[in-house]
Amino acid sequence: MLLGAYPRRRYGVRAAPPPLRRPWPYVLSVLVTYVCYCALFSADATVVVIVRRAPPGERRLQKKSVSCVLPFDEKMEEEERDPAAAGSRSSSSSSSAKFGNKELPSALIVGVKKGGTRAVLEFIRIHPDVRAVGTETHFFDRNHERGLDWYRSLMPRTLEGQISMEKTPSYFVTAEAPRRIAAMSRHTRLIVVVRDPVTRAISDYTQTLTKSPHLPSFQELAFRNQGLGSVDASWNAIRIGLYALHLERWLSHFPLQQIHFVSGERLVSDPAGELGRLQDFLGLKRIVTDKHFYFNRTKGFPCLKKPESGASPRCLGKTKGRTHVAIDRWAIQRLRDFYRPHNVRFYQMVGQDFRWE
Ligand SMILES: Nc1ncnc2c1ncn2[C@@H]1O[C@H](COP(=O)(O)OS(=O)(=O)O)[C@@H](OP(=O)(O)O)[C@H]1O
Repeated sequence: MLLGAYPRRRYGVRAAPPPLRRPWPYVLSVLVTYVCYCALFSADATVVVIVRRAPPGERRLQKKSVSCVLPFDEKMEEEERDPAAAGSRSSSSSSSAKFGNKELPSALIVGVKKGGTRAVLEFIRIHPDVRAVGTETHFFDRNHERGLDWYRSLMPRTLEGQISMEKTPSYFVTAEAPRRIAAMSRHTRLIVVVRDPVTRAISDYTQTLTKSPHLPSFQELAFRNQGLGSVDASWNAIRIGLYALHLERWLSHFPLQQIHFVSGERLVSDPAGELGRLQDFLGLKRIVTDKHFYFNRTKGFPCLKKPESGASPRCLGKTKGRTHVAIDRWAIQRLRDFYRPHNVRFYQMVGQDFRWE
C-alpha cells in the first residue's frame, strides 16, 4: 500500500493513518535524497547521515560522513598552494558527485595575488550553477606539462548549464598563461580581482613575513640602495601591482570584454554588488545577493550567512584579513607616487576608475 493511501471509514471520514511500523526505510530515503542533492548542487557541505538500525530492544547509531568538499576552512587555505592536494580534494568531491562530467573550466580567476581571489571564489561557488575546484591547480604556470587530461581530472563534475571554475592568482603575472589559456579555449572567461597595488604589496609582504620572519624590512626590499633609492620594481611584491603591464599580455590573446575586473575594495564594502556584476558577466542568474552576506565585526570582513542546511556562518580563515605590518608614511607616499601613472594607464585600458589614492 502506498504511503498515505489508508482506508476511509464509513461516512467518508478519513481514518487516522496507522502508525508506521518500520519508518526507517522512509527516513533513509529522505536522507539519501538529501545526500544526492548535496552531491549534485553543493560543493560546500559535509553531510552527516545518522542511520538508526533497530533490531528489537537495541538502539544503535551509525554515523556516515559524506563529504561534498569543505571550502571555508583553514585546511583548504593550506592546500591553496598544493596541487597534489588539489587532486585529492576534487576527487573526493567527485566521488560523492557521481553525476555529470568533468569539463575544462569555462571561467578562471587569474589574479591578482592578495586581491581577494579566495573571497570571490567562495562567494560565487554558492551559486547552484557554479562548481569550483577549491584549491589552486597552478596548471597554466607550474603544472602545464601534465597536460589537459590531468587538468580536467581535477575539475568537479558539472551538469548541463553548470560552469566549472578554478582560481590561481599567479596566472595574471605568468608570461605564458594567456597564450596557454587561449590555446585551451579562446572563449574562457577571465576574472581579475584587483586591489590598490600599495595595500596589495603590503599584504603580500605580510604573508611572506609569517613564513620567513627574518626577512629584510619592507622598505629595504621595496627601495633600492638599502631603502633609500628608487622603487625596486623587480621585487615581486611591487611588480605584481603593475597591472597595466601584465594586462597588455592578456589583451594580445583575449578581447577586453572577456575579462571582468572585480574591485578588491568593493568586494569588502559591497560584496553583493560585486557578485551581482560577476554573475552578469558569467551569464548567470543573480542568485547570490545581499541576503547571503553579513558583516562580521570581529573579522572585519563580510562573511556568508548561515545556510539553510543549518551549518554555521562562514568567514574566510585567519590567513585572509590579516593585520598588516606597519609601514612608514613616507614609504607609502613614495609607492603611491610610483604607482600613480601605472594605475591611470590601467584605468584607461579597462575603462574603470578604481580610485586608488
Ligand atoms: N570577505 C573577506 N574575508 C577575508 N578577506 C577578504 C574578504 N574579502 C576580501 N578579502 C581580502 O582577501 C585578501 C586575500 O586575497 P587572496 O584570497 O587573493 O589571497 S591569495 O593570493 O589567495 O593568498 C585579504 O588580504 P589581507 O587583508 O591582506 O589578508 C583580504 O583583505
